[in-house]
Amino acid sequence: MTQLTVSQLYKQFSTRKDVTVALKDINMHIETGEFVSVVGASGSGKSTLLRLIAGLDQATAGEICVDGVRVTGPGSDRGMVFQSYTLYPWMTVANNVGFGLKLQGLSAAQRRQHVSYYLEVVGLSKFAKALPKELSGGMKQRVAIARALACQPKVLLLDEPFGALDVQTREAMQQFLLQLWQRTGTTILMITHDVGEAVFLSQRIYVLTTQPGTIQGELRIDLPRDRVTNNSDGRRLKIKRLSAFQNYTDQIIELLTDQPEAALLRS
Ligand SMILES: Nc1ncnc2c1ncn2[C@@H]1O[C@H](COP(=O)(O)OP(=O)(O)OP(=O)(O)O)[C@@H](O)[C@H]1O
Repeated sequence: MTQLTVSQLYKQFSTRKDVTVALKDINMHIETGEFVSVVGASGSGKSTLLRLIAGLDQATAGEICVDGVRVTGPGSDRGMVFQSYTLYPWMTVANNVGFGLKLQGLSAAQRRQHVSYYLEVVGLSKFAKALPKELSGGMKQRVAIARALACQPKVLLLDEPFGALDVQTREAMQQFLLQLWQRTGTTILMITHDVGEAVFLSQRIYVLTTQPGTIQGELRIDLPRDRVTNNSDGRRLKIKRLSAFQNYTDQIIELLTDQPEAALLRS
């Protein structure tokens, strides 16, 4: 079943001096339970697209629907995680995760139940009473993901969620997100400039061109679900070292080659 549709989306920004067409002719669909990424160079309109889907900004033309209902503003059917940490520094981890639930009007007992479940899902039950400053960057992003999931959104929107993390933590968080998606079955739309990250995590990838951001291509990623496999001599091999993985990243880089930033995208 299609959960999210984006139809003929067009967005321009007008300033006193000029007009920037950030997005043009964007048509997308995401099925229930699917993990889809949007990849593009800097300035291709990735953040703009996600902000429109989140309802944080209005499109100039076109339509976005979640389960057939037109998006007109923010809503609890869409959970959002940003690149930079957006936790409330004065609130404990548990209160951060439960914040949206309070707004939804859940009782204290219901909130406690949801919070403890989602802290367990992200592996941070022991840190319920900690303050964000006591956590590492990766842990903070896990709290942000738990907070978004706790409201049980239909679609989880991730805006470069690991962009601020060092390489090792980023890899660990990719593994974590993959397992979380497999466990919860949440529909996920992620934007990233990291082609390898998109191939590793996604079932399908949309590639955006730069200025205006248009869809240059769409690629279905058919790699083993557990993202590890056996090579010919029987050793377990991380999916990122498979030739099929490399072929997918090469195809995406090729779709991006007309753009000057393309060389920077290979990771
Ligand atoms: N509020 C705004 N006012 C004017 N122009 C904007 C605004 N927001 C975005 N733009 C322009 O729209 C285009 C797309 O920007 P956007 O931030 O969506 O790209 P992006 O792909 O997310 O880039 P990055 O990867 O660098 O974050 C850029 O040319 C940008 O300058």
